[in-house]
Amino acid sequence: MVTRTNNPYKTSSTSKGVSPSRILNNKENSSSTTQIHNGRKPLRASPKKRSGSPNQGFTNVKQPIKSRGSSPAGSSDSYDILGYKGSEYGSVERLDDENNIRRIITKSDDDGDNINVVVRVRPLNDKEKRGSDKCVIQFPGNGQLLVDNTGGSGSGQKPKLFSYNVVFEPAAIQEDILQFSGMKRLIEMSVEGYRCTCFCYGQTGSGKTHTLTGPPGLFGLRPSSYSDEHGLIFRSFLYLFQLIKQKSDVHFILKASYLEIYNEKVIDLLNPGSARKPLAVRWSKKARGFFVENLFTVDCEELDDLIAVLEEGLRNRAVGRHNMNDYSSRSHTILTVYISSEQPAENGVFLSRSGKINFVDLAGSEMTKKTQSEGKTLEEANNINKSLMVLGYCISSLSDQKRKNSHIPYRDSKLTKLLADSLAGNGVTLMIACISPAKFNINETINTLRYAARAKKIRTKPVVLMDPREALILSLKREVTVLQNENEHLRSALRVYSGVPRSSHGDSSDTDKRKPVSPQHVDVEKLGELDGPQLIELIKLYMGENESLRNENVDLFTSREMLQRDHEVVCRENERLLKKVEEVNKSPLIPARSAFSAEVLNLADSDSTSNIWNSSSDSNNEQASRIPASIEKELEKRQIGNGPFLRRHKSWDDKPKTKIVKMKSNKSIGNSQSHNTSGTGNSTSTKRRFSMANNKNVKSKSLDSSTKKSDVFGSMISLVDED
Ligand SMILES: Nc1ncnc2c1ncn2[C@@H]1O[C@H](COP(=O)(O)OP(=O)(O)OP(=O)(O)O)[C@@H](O)[C@H]1O
Repeated sequence: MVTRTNNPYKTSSTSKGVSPSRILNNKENSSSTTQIHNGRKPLRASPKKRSGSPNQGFTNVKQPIKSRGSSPAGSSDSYDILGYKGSEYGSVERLDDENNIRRIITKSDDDGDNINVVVRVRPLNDKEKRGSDKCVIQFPGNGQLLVDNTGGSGSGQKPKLFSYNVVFEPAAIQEDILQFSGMKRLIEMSVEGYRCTCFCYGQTGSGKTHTLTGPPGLFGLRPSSYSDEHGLIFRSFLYLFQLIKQKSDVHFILKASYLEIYNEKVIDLLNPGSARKPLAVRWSKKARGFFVENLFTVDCEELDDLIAVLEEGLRNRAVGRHNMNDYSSRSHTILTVYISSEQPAENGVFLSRSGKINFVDLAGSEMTKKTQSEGKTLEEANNINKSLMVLGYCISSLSDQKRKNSHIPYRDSKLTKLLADSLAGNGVTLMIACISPAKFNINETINTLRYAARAKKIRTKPVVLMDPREALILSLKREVTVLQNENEHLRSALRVYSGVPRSSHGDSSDTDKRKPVSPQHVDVEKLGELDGPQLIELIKLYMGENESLRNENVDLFTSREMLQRDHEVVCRENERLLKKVEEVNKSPLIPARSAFSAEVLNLADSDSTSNIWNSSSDSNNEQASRIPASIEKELEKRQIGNGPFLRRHKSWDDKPKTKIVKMKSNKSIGNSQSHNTSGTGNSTSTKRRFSMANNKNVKSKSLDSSTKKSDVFGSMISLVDED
């Protein structure tokens, strides 16, 4: 039994609708970029504050929004209190009032650039409950779903396990979908210039429209009040304006369009006309994508304008009634928000971006036996199923690595033509697969989950839409600045190396002469007014400047390298000389204190001196044991332990390398390390070792007080001679 239903949204008469004055005829709108400062006042997130407005988060919001009740616009924080746990991109649990953790969302790892697929399971509806239908879905966690299709024990079948980015369990509320589906990121990306799409997919009555816009009649009954039931589109609009408000330095221009594909005909929902004349879908060579010719786009300066677009579209879309849904969408709808922005960048250049976000509410697949469709509704169902089949085929081709580069049949339906970019192009896509938990719908549920699993494998290549000329100018300017700075740095480094002050540097004028001349400054405001050849000329000038800066850069680097090399050679030579000086200073033959050596040489007995310093083989212990007072004095002066009274300790003989030396007094004495018992008696080495003992004050042990100086000295000499 099939009956047609009035569109519940049509009951609204209070909506302000779409102001004709703000409707623009868009011939080839889609992805073309916006000109810089095209004369029209851009939408700017200007701080138009209204005192006492509950919409503190949205200064651009008109007064009527105030009547929407407790809008989240003014209290985004309120969503954090009760009790979302984790990040906005994927918390897995929510706390209830008693702080018990109720799991309503589970999440698995992100798949990078793949289509983000989330699943929402609606609760059993009244009819299903009345019919004692069973829930066949289980939620093991980690973004997984278990579908019990065993039909009871003994069937031999195993429950099917599916895995997605996020799974929303029946208890999930509308705000959860915004917070945890990745929708917020999608909106942020659209503001950054990406083309984003969120589409809901699933069998009839599975909750697609509920997820995107809310339950039937929401706008019709309470046109201007905020409700917990508001769907993802409404919430996304709020979030979008929140973002725009935060980016106060960026000029935004928002536009919106709303269309439906009804029986393979594209109808403009913002201007359907009484005849509902269909619009043509054409291929744009420029944008390299399909577009709807003559689709109306509406300027949306304020949040209310976007909401008005939503309400207008909902009023005009085709809704019907069948056995499974009293308010069944009989068409696919696409609401698009075009977000153009102009952001001041470096060097006075404006960066313009053109992002967009599509909200696609697909009509649900139907098993006509179950929906008992007939007549017009049957025709609708056939068209819906056909286009969904093409969509499914495109999805499975794209998800198959072997087939994805082969022909994808986008052209087989209007829906796939218009979604082509979202599915495989440079866009970012979120798919919300909606399913029923009821056993009655198990086959459709498994089908939906299979499609969703395939869609998850599709990879897209998101790119930001920027005016290529502006991007080129900007990157050239950036490079010029970097090169200029680098060259300036190199010039001053060269001046430092050559030791010539900046002002008096002979080459500076030469270097400055080589400095390339920058192109004449172009007023950024007028950049948009320049025609193609002028822009090309400007780009050429920048490229020329860039090139000469590069050349200069290379020259400067070469000079710097040469100077650095010279510098290194000088440093090495310097080091070598210093080392030499050090060695010379250390040598006992040329003592650091020449006075000492002269004194010693003058005062000491020449033989003994020669014995001590020069002779090892001719050494005479007796002679050596007589220490001249003058030498003793001098040795004392040099803190060589009341003179160089080294003697070989008993331990020395036992452990020749244990360099323990006793001194007569407690004064420090030369390091016994200098005594090498295994030495060959080479006089030079002996001198060197003694010199070290002389010059170093290192660890030592006090000499036996009973040891006589002469003995010590004699021993020392004998030690040295033995070496
Ligand atoms: N998560 C949910 N919580 C409560 N009610 C829901 C939920 N999802 C769907 N419903 C209700 O189930 C009914 C059918 O939902 P809806 O119209 O959104 O399905 P649909 O998938 O859009 O169907 P169709 O493809 O026929 O348009 C509606 O009354 C809706 O309010």
